[in-house]
Amino acid sequence: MKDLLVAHRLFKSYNQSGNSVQAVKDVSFKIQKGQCLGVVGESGSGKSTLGRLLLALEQPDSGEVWLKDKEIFQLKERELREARRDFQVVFQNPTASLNQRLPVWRSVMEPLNNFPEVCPPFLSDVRHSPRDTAAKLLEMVGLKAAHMDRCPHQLSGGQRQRVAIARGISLLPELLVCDEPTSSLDVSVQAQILDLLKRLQTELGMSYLFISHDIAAVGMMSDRILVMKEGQIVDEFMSNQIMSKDRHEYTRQLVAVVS
Ligand SMILES: Nc1ncnc2c1ncn2[C@@H]1O[C@H](COP(=O)(O)OP(=O)(O)OP(=O)(O)O)[C@@H](O)[C@H]1O
Repeated sequence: MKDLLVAHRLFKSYNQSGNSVQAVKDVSFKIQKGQCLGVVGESGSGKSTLGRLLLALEQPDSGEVWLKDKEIFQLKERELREARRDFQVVFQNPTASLNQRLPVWRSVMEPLNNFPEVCPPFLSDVRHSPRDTAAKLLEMVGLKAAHMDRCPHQLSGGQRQRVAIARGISLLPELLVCDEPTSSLDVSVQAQILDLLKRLQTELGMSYLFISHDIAAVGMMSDRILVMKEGQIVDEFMSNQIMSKDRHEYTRQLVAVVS
């Protein structure tokens, strides 16, 4: 299979009150086209930092990220803006990531408004009309046209996350980074959102980087799994090998918590 993304020897540290904290230490991996790569680890293990590096929201201290044939940290601002079409994100907290004062259809349209020339095949019959486009995207994530004109506070947490997902898929990105997409939701809603993300990935052929502290969720979503601890990858395996006796002690601890 073809590599969509290659991360090579990423390092990232932060200064915390004069002390250097190494959030990501020598991390390398590949994501193949159409694959879901899961990243699991406890709080503070460096998962979100890794996600932000892949999205070029932060610069690494050293290392490279190749998306298709481009090294994203070498891109000029205009080239990076262009490349952003290929990588989108769904964050943990849809309340923070959606503009509270905008009706949701306007939030859903933001990425497409930034890329007026983009028209994914599933929007070809509606792209001429912003409202029809938003309605179609909302329908794809299980919301109704009646939700369009509501503001985020008039929706449930699960519905808000569906809006964030509609926005995330709107450009048909090659890679969707999902950073703890269900952690802010009620347990009863979490499975529905995971099912939705999995269905969209299969239907639209996107690759995912799926970040979670919940190894059960990562196991359900991912083809391949990286386990992070203190900024490093300590284990890496195909998801059907999650129970194998070859698993790292730390992976076993994560599994034991949920089983
Ligand atoms: N902007 C920042 N400034 C200073 N330190 C940071 C910053 N972002 C992350 N860190 C530190 O880097 C380390 C890794 O944090 P990160 O958020 O990547 O971990 P995580 O595994 O995603 O945890 P969580 O699931 O709690 O978000 C932590 O020690 C954290 O305190």
